[in-house]
Amino acid sequence: MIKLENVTKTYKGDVVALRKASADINKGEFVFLVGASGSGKSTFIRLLNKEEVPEEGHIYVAGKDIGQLSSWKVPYLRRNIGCVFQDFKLLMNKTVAENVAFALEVIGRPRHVVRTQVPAILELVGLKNKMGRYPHELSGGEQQRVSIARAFVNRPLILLADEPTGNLDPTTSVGIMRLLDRINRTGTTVVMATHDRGIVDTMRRRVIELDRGNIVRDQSRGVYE
Ligand SMILES: Nc1ncnc2c1ncn2[C@@H]1O[C@H](COP(=O)(O)OP(=O)(O)OP(=O)(O)O)[C@@H](O)[C@H]1O
Repeated sequence: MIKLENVTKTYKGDVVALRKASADINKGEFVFLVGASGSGKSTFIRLLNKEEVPEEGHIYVAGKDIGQLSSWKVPYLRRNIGCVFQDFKLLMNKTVAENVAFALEVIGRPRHVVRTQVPAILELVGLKNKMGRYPHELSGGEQQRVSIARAFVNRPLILLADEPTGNLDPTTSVGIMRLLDRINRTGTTVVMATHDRGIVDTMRRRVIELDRGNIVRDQSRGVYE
């Protein structure tokens, strides 16, 4: 589903964020990216949806070399990839339902699809009773559920999550991880960057560890360190 071949990404100022990284992630896998701050986890994630472009190497997503994609095709790549962030990135002037609906509207889904899919996904994330609320009326955990609903409403092949529990307390984080686990069990490939040792050690999924841009460990049913 995702393949990196000798991928190197250098930022301005000669910061090597990723160095000759190779990894092969199969459909339906759940992969944790771990490593110290600045080790390259977010860069790894941003390369997968072509927010960043590597200087060297190849990245394949769903069988396609994304380096070969012309810019007008990038939105089509991104339809296959849902993204969840630490800071939720919800639209504050839209309700819960409108935030989720917007993700379908921008890709041109017909109104009847939006009308059925939005309540269905909000039911899945346990927020059907808060469809009309605005983000500021929700807890952090609830806001993250909305952002997961938005990322998943289009049933992408891949879900990328960059520290999705970074702003949440441990109990709320467990709920979010249950949800991501459930989404993964539908066959969605999940790649999640995290600093949360407890989550990684509890879930025992594949762990890719980065250290100053190098993949230093790739372990199935791994632990944080
Ligand atoms: N847009 C950018 N321009 C310049 N340097 C950058 C940029 N983004 C990241 N870097 C640098 O690249 C390196 C890797 O950063 P990255 O954000 O991928 O690490 P990370 O493991 O996700 O860190 P954190 O856990 O703190 O989020 C760091 O040295 C960082 O300072």
